[in-house]
Amino acid sequence: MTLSEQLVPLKWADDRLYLLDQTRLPVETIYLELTKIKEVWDAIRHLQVRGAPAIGMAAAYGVYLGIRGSEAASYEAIQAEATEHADYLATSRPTAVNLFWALDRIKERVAREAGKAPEEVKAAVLEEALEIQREDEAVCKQIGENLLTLLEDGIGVLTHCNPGALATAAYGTATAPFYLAKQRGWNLKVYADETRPVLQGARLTALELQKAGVDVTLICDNMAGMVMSQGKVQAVIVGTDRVAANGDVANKIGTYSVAVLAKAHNIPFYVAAPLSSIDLNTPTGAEIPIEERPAEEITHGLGKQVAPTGIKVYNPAFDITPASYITAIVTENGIYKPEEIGNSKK
Ligand SMILES: CSC[C@@H](O)[C@@H](O)C(=O)COP(=O)(O)O
Repeated sequence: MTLSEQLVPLKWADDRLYLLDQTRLPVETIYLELTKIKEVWDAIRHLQVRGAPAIGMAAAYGVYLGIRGSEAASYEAIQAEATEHADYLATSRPTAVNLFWALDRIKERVAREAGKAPEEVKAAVLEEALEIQREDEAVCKQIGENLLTLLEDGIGVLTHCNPGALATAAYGTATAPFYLAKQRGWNLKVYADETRPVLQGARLTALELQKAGVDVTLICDNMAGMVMSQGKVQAVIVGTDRVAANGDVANKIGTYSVAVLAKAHNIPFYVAAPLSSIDLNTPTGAEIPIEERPAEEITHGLGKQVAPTGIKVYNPAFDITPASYITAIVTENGIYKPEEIGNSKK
Protein backbone atom coordinates (compact mmCIF):
# COMPACT_ATOMS: atom_id res chain seq x y z
CA MET A 1 0.00 0.00 0.00
CA THR A 2 1.63 3.21 -1.07
CA LEU A 3 0.51 6.54 0.26
CA SER A 4 -0.94 7.51 -3.11
CA GLU A 5 -3.38 4.58 -2.84
CA GLN A 6 -4.94 5.90 0.36
CA LEU A 7 -8.27 7.68 0.05
CA VAL A 8 -7.58 11.41 0.08
CA PRO A 9 -10.31 13.56 1.64
CA LEU A 10 -9.26 16.88 0.16
CA LYS A 11 -6.85 18.29 -2.42
CA TRP A 12 -6.06 21.79 -3.59
CA ALA A 13 -5.62 21.84 -7.38
CA ASP A 14 -6.71 23.92 -10.40
CA ASP A 15 -7.39 26.85 -8.08
CA ARG A 16 -10.16 25.00 -6.29
CA LEU A 17 -10.76 22.66 -3.36
CA TYR A 18 -11.56 19.09 -4.34
CA LEU A 19 -13.45 17.40 -1.51
CA LEU A 20 -14.22 13.71 -1.44
CA ASP A 21 -17.93 13.61 -0.57
CA GLN A 22 -17.84 11.27 2.42
CA THR A 23 -21.62 11.08 2.62
CA ARG A 24 -21.54 9.05 -0.63
CA LEU A 25 -18.97 6.50 0.57
CA PRO A 26 -18.52 3.58 0.38
CA VAL A 27 -20.70 3.28 -2.72
CA GLU A 28 -19.59 6.27 -4.79
CA THR A 29 -16.26 8.10 -5.00
CA ILE A 30 -17.19 11.62 -5.98
CA TYR A 31 -15.03 14.71 -5.59
CA LEU A 32 -16.89 17.99 -5.12
CA GLU A 33 -15.23 21.04 -6.66
CA LEU A 34 -15.55 23.95 -4.24
CA THR A 35 -14.82 27.53 -5.24
CA LYS A 36 -16.87 29.46 -2.66
CA ILE A 37 -16.58 29.79 1.11
CA LYS A 38 -20.28 29.01 1.64
CA GLU A 39 -19.77 25.66 -0.10
CA VAL A 40 -17.01 24.84 2.38
CA TRP A 41 -19.23 25.77 5.35
CA ASP A 42 -22.01 23.55 3.98
CA ALA A 43 -19.64 20.65 3.31
CA ILE A 44 -18.37 20.77 6.89
CA ARG A 45 -21.84 21.08 8.43
CA HIS A 46 -23.26 18.24 6.32
CA LEU A 47 -20.29 15.87 6.94
CA GLN A 48 -19.13 15.77 3.31
CA VAL A 49 -15.77 16.47 4.92
CA ARG A 50 -15.50 15.30 8.52
CA GLY A 51 -12.97 14.17 11.09
CA ALA A 52 -11.25 16.78 13.23
CA PRO A 53 -8.04 17.44 11.24
CA ALA A 54 -9.80 17.37 7.85
CA ILE A 55 -12.40 19.88 9.04
CA GLY A 56 -9.59 22.24 10.06
CA MET A 57 -7.80 21.84 6.72
CA ALA A 58 -11.00 22.45 4.73
CA ALA A 59 -11.76 25.58 6.75
CA ALA A 60 -8.27 26.97 6.14
CA TYR A 61 -8.80 26.65 2.38
CA GLY A 62 -12.27 28.11 2.92
CA VAL A 63 -10.84 31.39 4.22
CA TYR A 64 -8.74 31.65 1.07
CA LEU A 65 -11.78 30.99 -1.13
CA GLY A 66 -13.53 33.77 0.81
CA ILE A 67 -10.86 36.42 0.27
CA ARG A 68 -9.40 35.54 -3.09
CA GLY A 69 -11.88 37.61 -5.14
CA SER A 70 -11.75 40.51 -2.67
CA GLU A 71 -11.17 44.00 -3.97
CA ALA A 72 -9.88 45.21 -0.60
CA ALA A 73 -7.46 48.07 -1.19
CA SER A 74 -5.45 47.94 2.04
CA TYR A 75 -3.90 45.45 4.45
CA GLU A 76 -6.42 46.46 7.14
CA ALA A 77 -9.35 45.80 4.81
CA ILE A 78 -8.17 42.34 3.72
CA GLN A 79 -7.37 41.44 7.32
CA ALA A 80 -10.90 42.42 8.37
CA GLU A 81 -12.36 40.27 5.60
CA ALA A 82 -10.19 37.27 6.48
CA THR A 83 -11.25 37.55 10.13
CA GLU A 84 -14.91 37.76 9.17
CA HIS A 85 -14.61 34.66 6.95
CA ALA A 86 -12.76 32.73 9.66
CA ASP A 87 -15.43 33.63 12.22
CA TYR A 88 -18.13 32.47 9.80
CA LEU A 89 -16.45 29.10 9.19
CA ALA A 90 -16.03 28.67 12.96
CA THR A 91 -19.84 28.39 13.20
CA SER A 92 -19.95 25.25 11.03
CA ARG A 93 -19.39 22.67 13.82
CA PRO A 94 -18.63 23.18 17.53
CA THR A 95 -16.73 20.21 18.97
CA ALA A 96 -13.52 19.55 17.03
CA VAL A 97 -11.01 22.10 18.28
CA ASN A 98 -8.90 21.54 15.15
CA LEU A 99 -11.38 23.76 13.30
CA PHE A 100 -10.65 26.71 15.60
CA TRP A 101 -6.95 25.85 15.73
CA ALA A 102 -6.65 26.01 11.93
CA LEU A 103 -8.67 29.23 11.69
CA ASP A 104 -6.56 30.84 14.43
CA ARG A 105 -3.46 29.80 12.56
CA ILE A 106 -4.74 31.48 9.40
CA LYS A 107 -5.54 34.65 11.38
CA GLU A 108 -2.06 34.61 12.92
CA ARG A 109 -0.53 34.23 9.46
CA VAL A 110 -2.51 37.23 8.24
CA ALA A 111 -1.27 39.19 11.26
CA ARG A 112 2.33 38.31 10.35
CA GLU A 113 1.77 39.81 6.87
CA ALA A 114 0.89 43.20 8.40
CA GLY A 115 1.39 46.11 6.02
CA LYS A 116 1.61 43.96 2.89
CA ALA A 117 -0.53 44.36 -0.22
CA PRO A 118 -3.85 42.46 -0.28
CA GLU A 119 -2.64 40.17 -3.09
CA GLU A 120 0.35 39.14 -0.98
CA VAL A 121 -1.89 38.44 2.00
CA LYS A 122 -4.13 36.26 -0.15
CA ALA A 123 -1.12 34.25 -1.35
CA ALA A 124 0.09 33.86 2.24
CA VAL A 125 -3.27 32.48 3.37
CA LEU A 126 -3.23 29.85 0.62
CA GLU A 127 0.37 28.97 1.49
CA GLU A 128 -0.60 28.54 5.16
CA ALA A 129 -3.52 26.26 4.26
CA LEU A 130 -1.22 24.11 2.12
CA GLU A 131 1.33 24.02 4.93
CA ILE A 132 -1.30 22.87 7.46
CA GLN A 133 -2.16 19.98 5.14
CA ARG A 134 1.52 19.07 4.54
CA GLU A 135 2.29 19.12 8.26
CA ASP A 136 -0.72 16.96 9.11
CA GLU A 137 0.65 14.06 7.10
CA ALA A 138 3.95 14.11 9.00
CA VAL A 139 2.13 14.49 12.32
CA CYS A 140 -0.09 11.47 11.65
CA LYS A 141 2.85 9.33 10.58
CA GLN A 142 4.70 10.18 13.81
CA ILE A 143 1.62 9.40 15.92
CA GLY A 144 1.52 6.03 14.14
CA GLU A 145 5.18 5.36 14.94
CA ASN A 146 4.58 6.24 18.58
CA LEU A 147 1.49 4.02 18.79
CA LEU A 148 3.34 1.10 17.22
CA THR A 149 5.68 1.03 20.23
CA LEU A 150 2.63 0.10 22.35
CA LEU A 151 1.45 -2.75 20.09
CA GLU A 152 2.80 -6.07 18.91
CA ASP A 153 2.43 -8.18 15.82
CA GLY A 154 -0.64 -10.42 15.74
CA ILE A 155 -2.83 -8.65 18.31
CA GLY A 156 -6.45 -7.55 17.92
CA VAL A 157 -7.19 -3.81 18.06
CA LEU A 158 -10.62 -2.24 18.25
CA THR A 159 -11.35 1.23 16.90
CA HIS A 160 -14.41 3.47 16.79
CA CYS A 161 -15.65 6.00 14.23
CA ASN A 162 -13.21 7.03 11.47
CA PRO A 163 -9.95 8.44 12.80
CA GLY A 164 -8.47 7.42 9.46
CA ALA A 165 -6.83 8.68 6.29
CA LEU A 166 -10.27 10.06 5.39
CA ALA A 167 -10.16 12.31 8.46
CA THR A 168 -6.63 13.64 7.94
CA ALA A 169 -4.07 14.53 5.25
CA ALA A 170 -2.87 10.89 5.25
CA TYR A 171 -2.54 7.81 7.49
CA GLY A 172 -5.16 8.93 10.00
CA THR A 173 -4.35 9.28 13.67
CA ALA A 174 -5.65 6.12 15.35
CA THR A 175 -5.35 4.19 12.07
CA ALA A 176 -1.77 5.28 11.36
CA PRO A 177 -0.25 2.26 13.16
CA PHE A 178 -2.43 -0.06 11.08
CA TYR A 179 -0.97 1.35 7.84
CA LEU A 180 2.57 1.34 9.21
CA ALA A 181 2.20 -2.18 10.61
CA LYS A 182 1.00 -3.37 7.23
CA GLN A 183 4.05 -1.83 5.54
CA ARG A 184 6.25 -3.74 8.04
CA GLY A 185 4.60 -7.07 7.42
CA TRP A 186 2.80 -7.22 10.76
CA ASN A 187 -0.63 -8.80 10.94
CA LEU A 188 -2.83 -6.70 13.22
CA LYS A 189 -6.46 -7.76 13.42
CA VAL A 190 -8.58 -4.62 13.48
CA TYR A 191 -12.18 -4.57 14.71
CA ALA A 192 -14.08 -1.54 13.40
CA ASP A 193 -17.23 -0.49 15.28
CA GLU A 194 -19.89 0.51 12.76
CA THR A 195 -20.49 3.73 14.78
CA ARG A 196 -24.17 4.57 14.89
CA PRO A 197 -25.91 6.68 13.79
CA VAL A 198 -23.85 7.98 10.84
CA LEU A 199 -21.81 4.79 10.40
CA GLN A 200 -18.36 6.30 9.97
CA GLY A 201 -16.88 2.96 11.04
CA ALA A 202 -18.83 0.88 8.56
CA ARG A 203 -18.79 3.29 5.64
CA LEU A 204 -15.33 4.82 6.05
CA THR A 205 -12.94 2.92 8.36
CA ALA A 206 -13.95 -0.46 6.99
CA LEU A 207 -13.54 0.87 3.44
CA GLU A 208 -10.15 2.50 3.81
CA LEU A 209 -8.61 -0.37 5.77
CA GLN A 210 -10.04 -2.96 3.41
CA LYS A 211 -8.60 -1.05 0.44
CA ALA A 212 -5.22 -1.01 2.20
CA GLY A 213 -5.27 -4.77 2.72
CA VAL A 214 -5.45 -4.44 6.52
CA ASP A 215 -7.17 -7.38 8.26
CA VAL A 216 -10.35 -5.52 9.30
CA THR A 217 -13.57 -6.98 10.70
CA LEU A 218 -16.70 -4.85 10.94
CA ILE A 219 -18.86 -5.20 14.06
CA CYS A 220 -21.98 -3.43 15.30
CA ASP A 221 -21.35 -1.09 18.22
CA ASN A 222 -23.24 -3.37 20.59
CA MET A 223 -20.87 -6.27 19.83
CA ALA A 224 -17.75 -4.64 21.29
CA GLY A 225 -18.31 -6.17 24.75
CA MET A 226 -18.77 -9.63 23.31
CA VAL A 227 -15.65 -9.37 21.16
CA MET A 228 -13.64 -8.20 24.17
CA SER A 229 -14.99 -10.97 26.40
CA GLN A 230 -13.91 -13.50 23.78
CA GLY A 231 -10.31 -12.30 24.07
CA LYS A 232 -10.15 -11.00 20.51
CA VAL A 233 -9.04 -7.47 21.46
CA GLN A 234 -5.75 -6.57 23.18
CA ALA A 235 -5.90 -2.79 22.66
CA VAL A 236 -8.39 -0.05 21.80
CA ILE A 237 -7.25 2.99 19.79
CA VAL A 238 -9.57 5.90 19.07
CA GLY A 239 -9.13 9.41 17.74
CA THR A 240 -10.37 12.60 19.34
CA ASP A 241 -12.04 15.89 18.52
CA ARG A 242 -10.74 17.67 21.59
CA VAL A 243 -8.63 16.83 24.64
CA ALA A 244 -9.25 19.02 27.69
CA ALA A 245 -6.47 20.17 30.02
CA ASN A 246 -7.29 17.46 32.58
CA GLY A 247 -7.03 14.66 29.97
CA ASP A 248 -10.77 14.16 29.40
CA VAL A 249 -11.40 13.34 25.75
CA ALA A 250 -14.26 14.21 23.40
CA ASN A 251 -14.74 11.79 20.54
CA LYS A 252 -17.53 10.28 18.46
CA ILE A 253 -20.59 9.19 20.41
CA GLY A 254 -20.05 5.67 21.72
CA THR A 255 -16.38 6.14 22.56
CA TYR A 256 -17.15 6.44 26.28
CA SER A 257 -19.02 3.11 26.24
CA VAL A 258 -16.04 1.45 24.55
CA ALA A 259 -13.70 2.90 27.20
CA VAL A 260 -15.87 1.53 30.02
CA LEU A 261 -15.90 -1.88 28.36
CA ALA A 262 -12.13 -1.78 27.86
CA LYS A 263 -11.57 -1.00 31.54
CA ALA A 264 -13.91 -3.84 32.57
CA HIS A 265 -11.84 -6.22 30.45
CA ASN A 266 -8.43 -4.81 31.47
CA ILE A 267 -7.69 -3.76 27.90
CA PRO A 268 -5.52 -0.64 27.36
CA PHE A 269 -7.43 2.28 25.89
CA TYR A 270 -5.29 4.66 23.79
CA VAL A 271 -6.29 8.01 22.33
CA ALA A 272 -4.42 9.22 19.23
CA ALA A 273 -4.27 13.01 19.39
CA PRO A 274 -2.35 15.48 17.26
CA LEU A 275 -1.32 18.55 19.27
CA SER A 276 -3.90 20.46 17.21
CA SER A 277 -6.61 18.48 19.06
CA ILE A 278 -5.31 19.37 22.53
CA ASP A 279 -7.10 22.32 24.05
CA LEU A 280 -5.40 23.40 27.26
CA ASN A 281 -7.78 26.38 27.48
CA THR A 282 -10.68 24.05 28.23
CA PRO A 283 -10.20 22.78 31.80
CA THR A 284 -12.27 19.58 31.71
CA GLY A 285 -14.52 17.57 29.42
CA ALA A 286 -17.58 19.20 30.99
CA GLU A 287 -16.72 22.47 29.22
CA ILE A 288 -16.32 20.92 25.75
CA PRO A 289 -19.28 21.91 23.54
CA ILE A 290 -21.07 18.80 22.31
CA GLU A 291 -22.74 19.04 18.92
CA GLU A 292 -26.32 17.82 18.66
CA ARG A 293 -27.28 16.71 15.18
CA PRO A 294 -30.62 16.34 13.38
CA ALA A 295 -33.08 13.68 14.57
CA GLU A 296 -33.25 12.27 11.03
CA GLU A 297 -29.78 10.75 11.47
CA ILE A 298 -31.47 8.33 13.88
CA THR A 299 -35.05 8.14 12.61
CA HIS A 300 -34.06 7.77 8.94
CA GLY A 301 -30.56 6.39 9.43
CA LEU A 302 -30.20 3.98 6.57
CA GLY A 303 -32.15 5.96 4.00
CA LYS A 304 -35.49 4.66 5.18
CA GLN A 305 -37.68 5.44 8.15
CA VAL A 306 -36.73 3.23 11.10
CA ALA A 307 -38.59 4.99 13.94
CA PRO A 308 -42.13 6.26 14.49
CA THR A 309 -43.02 9.61 12.95
CA GLY A 310 -42.74 12.39 15.54
CA ILE A 311 -40.72 10.36 18.07
CA LYS A 312 -38.65 12.40 20.55
CA VAL A 313 -34.94 11.98 19.73
CA TYR A 314 -31.70 12.89 21.50
CA ASN A 315 -28.71 12.84 19.13
CA PRO A 316 -25.42 14.06 20.66
CA ALA A 317 -22.68 13.51 18.08
CA PHE A 318 -19.87 13.19 20.64
CA ASP A 319 -19.31 12.03 24.20
CA ILE A 320 -16.69 12.61 26.86
CA THR A 321 -14.41 9.84 28.05
CA PRO A 322 -13.08 10.76 31.50
CA ALA A 323 -9.31 10.75 31.86
CA SER A 324 -9.54 7.90 34.37
CA TYR A 325 -10.56 5.49 31.58
CA ILE A 326 -7.64 6.40 29.33
CA THR A 327 -4.37 4.48 29.47
CA ALA A 328 -2.40 6.98 27.38
CA ILE A 329 -2.80 9.85 24.93
CA VAL A 330 -0.44 9.44 21.98
CA THR A 331 0.69 12.62 20.22
CA GLU A 332 3.37 13.37 17.63
CA ASN A 333 5.52 14.62 20.53
CA GLY A 334 5.26 11.42 22.54
CA ILE A 335 3.07 9.32 24.80
CA TYR A 336 1.40 10.94 27.81
CA LYS A 337 -0.68 9.81 30.76
CA PRO A 338 -3.92 11.79 30.47
CA GLU A 339 -3.20 13.78 33.63
CA GLU A 340 0.15 14.84 32.11
CA ILE A 341 -1.26 16.06 28.79
CA GLY A 342 -0.40 19.64 29.77
CA ASN A 343 3.26 18.72 29.15
CA SER A 344 2.64 17.73 25.54
CA LYS A 345 2.91 21.26 24.16
CA LYS A 346 6.00 22.29 26.17
C1 LIG B 1 -8.63 11.80 13.42
S1 LIG B 1 -10.30 12.08 13.46
C2 LIG B 1 -10.80 12.03 15.15
C3 LIG B 1 -12.24 12.36 15.32
O1 LIG B 1 -12.56 13.52 14.62
C4 LIG B 1 -13.16 11.22 14.90
O2 LIG B 1 -12.94 10.13 15.74
C5 LIG B 1 -14.59 11.67 15.01
O3 LIG B 1 -15.19 11.64 16.06
C6 LIG B 1 -15.19 12.24 13.79
O4 LIG B 1 -16.53 12.66 13.95
P1 LIG B 1 -17.29 13.22 12.67
O5 LIG B 1 -18.65 13.58 13.20
O6 LIG B 1 -17.32 12.14 11.64
O7 LIG B 1 -16.55 14.45 12.21
